[in-house]
Amino acid sequence: MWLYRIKPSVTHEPFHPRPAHARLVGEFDRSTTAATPTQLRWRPPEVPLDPPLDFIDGLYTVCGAGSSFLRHGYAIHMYAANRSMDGCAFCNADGDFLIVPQQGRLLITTECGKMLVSPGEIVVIPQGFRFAIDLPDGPSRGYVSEIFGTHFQLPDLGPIGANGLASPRDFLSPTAWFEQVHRPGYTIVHKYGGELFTATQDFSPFNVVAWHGNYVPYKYDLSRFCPFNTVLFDHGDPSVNTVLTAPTDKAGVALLDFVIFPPRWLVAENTFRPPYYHRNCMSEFMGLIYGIYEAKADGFLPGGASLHSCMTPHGPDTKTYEATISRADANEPFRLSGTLAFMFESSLIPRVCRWALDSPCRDLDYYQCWIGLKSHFSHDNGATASEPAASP
Ligand SMILES: O=C(O)Cc1cc(O)ccc1O
Ligand SMILES: [Fe+2]
Repeated sequence: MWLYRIKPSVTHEPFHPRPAHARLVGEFDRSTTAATPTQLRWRPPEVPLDPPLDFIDGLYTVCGAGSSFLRHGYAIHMYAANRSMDGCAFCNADGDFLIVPQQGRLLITTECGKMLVSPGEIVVIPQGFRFAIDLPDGPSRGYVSEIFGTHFQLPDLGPIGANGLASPRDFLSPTAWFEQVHRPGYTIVHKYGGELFTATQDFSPFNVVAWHGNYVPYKYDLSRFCPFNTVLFDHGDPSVNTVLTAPTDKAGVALLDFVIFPPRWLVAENTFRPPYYHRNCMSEFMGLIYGIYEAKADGFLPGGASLHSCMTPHGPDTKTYEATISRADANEPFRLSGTLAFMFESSLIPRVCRWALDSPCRDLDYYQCWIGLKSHFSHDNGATASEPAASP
């Protein structure tokens, strides 16, 4: 990657620890996080109008695994911010950010140029780029996954062949943009080992006149995704909807998959169409960008989140289950519209930040959404499992 700059980035004052940003984690140990197999769900965070919070101050870690120091692991963050970054740029030395805005557009100035990213689009900012985020719509919130030690790539398409899912041509990188201004006191906020440091300089870091190479920020419009799914019977694994994957050294085992559940036709016959009930070796963090997720009639709201960790059972809530099995038109094609959910799915088991477990947004009654699920099993003689047949 070559950057043609007006002035090298090296010209700055020493780094100093930034007054503690208590809610960012780069190393998932017992000091700030806990392990829990419990099903977790959070209501969407309110975006406060006061105090002023820019993207950096509004960013907080929810869960993650591993360590940015050891270059293996991931962190899942959320942000709720109400003002543009001013006189400062952010730089993440720990890993790559994949940002999923849910409310409010992000106008991101990077060293490679500017990108306007709307809810329904995602943006990836690779490790080490300096960037500043303006909020043209005011109060804004969304989700961020951060990966340590590797990068996102398109999944192998396997038998799908050449076309489908996310297409390389739909990933957009910015055109070089620069400002040549004297900016005394301009601050670089540097995330390093999960901690923040600041250094001042007297010029804008956005001074790249031209660049070439392929290590660049990029954005992607999720409506460009071409979903594949069952066209006759059964329910495919959600990994069929992988937009981007961050691999581990073990083939087929992801450090982090970014998977979406976009609008699409449901056409499977003689099939329970919502997600099956399951346990799973992966851990699943889910968010909702808009609409209603197909497996949750209530309680999982746009801007909210859920976490089902490795081997913790989960699936549709009771209301969704009952509505599904009593549908008269269960075999008719149905267009699932007006919804966009996503999942950050990892083979590493997350530890959860204590402030996320204690958050007022935590839905402590989440487990109740499955209470009341009834057995519909019946023996050949027609007796139900809850009413055992009389002995012969
Ligand atoms: O748990 C979830 O809701 C995500 C999910 C969706 C699906 O269609 C199949 C499996 C799965 O984990
Ligand atoms: Fe799941």
